[in-house]
Amino acid sequence: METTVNVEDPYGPPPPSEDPRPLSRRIVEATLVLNARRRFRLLSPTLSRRSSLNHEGLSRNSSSQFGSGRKTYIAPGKFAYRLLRKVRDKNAPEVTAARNEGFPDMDALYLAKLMEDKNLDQLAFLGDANGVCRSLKVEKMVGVQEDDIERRRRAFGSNAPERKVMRGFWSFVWDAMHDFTLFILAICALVSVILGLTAGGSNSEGWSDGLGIAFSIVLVVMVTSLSDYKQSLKFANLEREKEKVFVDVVRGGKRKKVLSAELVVGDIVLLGVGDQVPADGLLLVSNKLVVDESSLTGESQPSRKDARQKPYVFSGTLVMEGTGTMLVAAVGMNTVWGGAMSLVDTTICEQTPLQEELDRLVTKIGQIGASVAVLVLVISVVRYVWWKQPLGFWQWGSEQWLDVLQIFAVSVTIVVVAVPEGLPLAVTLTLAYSMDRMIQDRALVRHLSACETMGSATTICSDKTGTLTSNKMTVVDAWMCGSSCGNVQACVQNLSAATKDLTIEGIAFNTSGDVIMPAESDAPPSSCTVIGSPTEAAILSFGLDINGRFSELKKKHKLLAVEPFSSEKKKMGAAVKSTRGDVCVHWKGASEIVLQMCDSLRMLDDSVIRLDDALRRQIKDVISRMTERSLRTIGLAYKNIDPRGCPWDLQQAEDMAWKLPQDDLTFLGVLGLQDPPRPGVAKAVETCEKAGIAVRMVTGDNLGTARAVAKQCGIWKPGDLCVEGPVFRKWSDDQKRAFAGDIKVGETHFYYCNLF
Ligand SMILES: Nc1ncnc2c1ncn2[C@@H]1O[C@H](COP(=O)(O)OP(=O)(O)OP(=O)(O)O)[C@@H](O)[C@H]1O
Ligand SMILES: [Ca+2]
Repeated sequence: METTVNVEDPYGPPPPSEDPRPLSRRIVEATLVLNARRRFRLLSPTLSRRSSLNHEGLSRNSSSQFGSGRKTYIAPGKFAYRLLRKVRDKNAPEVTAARNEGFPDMDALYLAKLMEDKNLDQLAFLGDANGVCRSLKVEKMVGVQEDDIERRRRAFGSNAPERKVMRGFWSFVWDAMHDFTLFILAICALVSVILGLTAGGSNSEGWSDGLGIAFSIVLVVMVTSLSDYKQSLKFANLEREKEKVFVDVVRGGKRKKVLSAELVVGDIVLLGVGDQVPADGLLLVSNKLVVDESSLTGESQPSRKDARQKPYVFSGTLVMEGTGTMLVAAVGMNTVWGGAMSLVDTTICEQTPLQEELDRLVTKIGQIGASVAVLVLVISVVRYVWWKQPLGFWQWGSEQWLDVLQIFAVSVTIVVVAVPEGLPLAVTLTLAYSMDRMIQDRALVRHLSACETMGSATTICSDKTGTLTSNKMTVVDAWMCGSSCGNVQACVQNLSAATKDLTIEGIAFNTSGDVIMPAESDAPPSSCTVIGSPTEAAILSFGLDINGRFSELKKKHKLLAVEPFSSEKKKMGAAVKSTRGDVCVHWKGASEIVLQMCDSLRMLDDSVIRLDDALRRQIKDVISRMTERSLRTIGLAYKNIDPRGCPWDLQQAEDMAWKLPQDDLTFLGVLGLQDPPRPGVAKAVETCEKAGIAVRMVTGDNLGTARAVAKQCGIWKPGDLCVEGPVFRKWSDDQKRAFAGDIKVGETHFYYCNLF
């Protein structure tokens, strides 16, 4: 299974196409195009912000001090120069703040610069990440003490995202008025009112036309700005919700979850697959850590990190593989990401196909109308002056001028009639209406145009866990040592003490989660807190249920090496050394994959028998019986190895690039994890299908499990196609095109293609 999309793959995303129109043409169109302002809002640096950066002093309240200092830092040229000066300036507010709080060797600017430069010599000079730990007065294993957090926030700034100033209603009105169509209409309205009043006298025809147009303009502006304003209020709330991301940290010697906004410099953060790095930092420990930095650098290849050679990790990047422990060195606006974000306006506003089409149409009609009007004006005036009017131009009185005004009025009428003034109104009203309907359905839409874009969707590809299912897993079935048991407790009673110990050892060490034990040693397992992904949490709870005294075990045994979980390999492993000195390698993962790695099976009486074809088939049957009940199946296996040649500890394993043995394992058993579908999913799927939208499931889970869940959700019906990635990739291009539309369940990594 490939995680990165192959560029040469014909099913990969199409390369960005060059705009074929010549530049001059594009410029003309750009100037003519309606809503020109909106068009050019695409991620352009906001000038007002830039200038405010220029003027912003560095001596305001403490949190914004760092913000503004950092902004000047990441900006090119002049700003960078200013920062360099400030870094050396011992009286810069950042330096003073840190010194006052008892950090004489470190300050926010210095750390930000260290992170930005990724300079290894500089880091070596500081004594590596451990040296930085010392300067930041934090112990690697203990982390920051709870009562020390405020001080650090005062010294180095806060990780809370900068609150955007809420825009007022009138700024939305102002925005809504920047519309070329409305501009033309406004001129037309003005001219017709003036002409109506002067030329028409008591005749109300002229100015009533003008008033009508003016009324429609006011209506359009009000509807657009009101709904935009209402949305912005709702979105401000939503943003606040979105900021509630929890990260695993070690504080006061305990592992716990805190809000990413509450991180401070010096915090020890634990990173795992799928985590977004919450701040800039230095790796203290890493296990095959691979990070996707594309959001920051644009580099599409994930980058491998390690605590020695590439210890710099950055906020906003994504952990693709492996695990790591990071020391937070820069937070909030001092991070590279925070700094970059302060310089750009992230409001990306693209027009929808309908709006673009309308733009083109209105522009064309406007152009034709205007040319005809000018033509009529010129011909009529020439005709009037040359043929109809006996008097010379300089002898004209008010009567003649009024005649000319009449001619002008006719031309304006042509423009007014030609420009479809009802069009923007109709479109705006329709979109506002659908937006309101969506709000009633508790769907927030930020821009009116999104309604239309969503309305054109024909296929929804949905993730399984957490989207279609409730993301709460529990082990409800287990097959251990050749014996199937209806319920977990029964199974546990059957197991011998040695097998139980072996299983618990694997569960406790071969995990990316953790179990937090209460202080008193005889506390019941139910009072423990389990941390980790839903799969991990379910397995750890199962471990607790079979009487796992995790803390005792962790004291007696030592973790030598790990192979972190990746969605691609669908398995993870760990080598554990016991007090007796023997080393056991534990593996767990998708059951069919773990089974392939095994050549023997552990039995209830602790004997080990060879896995022949009949036995394998039997185990596969067990697995498919579980998957038919929509259970996620996790296989457990182990292998005792010779302690000679094993690494001492995790760091040595990483340095030696030691690989965990992964064949000729002994199969221990299969766990069946239940994750019930979310209530209401089946109905939602049905509604989509009725609306002509095909719903497909994309998952990394076992095909049988995926199919069973898809069936429960109403996505899969007998006869629909289910395909695994490897099978799909073997298809010819024609086959892919022909069958793609019929696939209802597929594996995660092939849906990058644009087949629908
Ligand atoms: N913590 C874990 N330890 C071992 N194996 C795991 C773990 N988590 C998942 N697996 C196995 O790896 C497979 C892929 O897991 P992953 O979490 O990547 O699935 P996914 O693609 O996100 O699926 P979904 O669509 O259900 O979210 C799972 O089917 C499971 O068998
Ligand atoms: Ca997932």
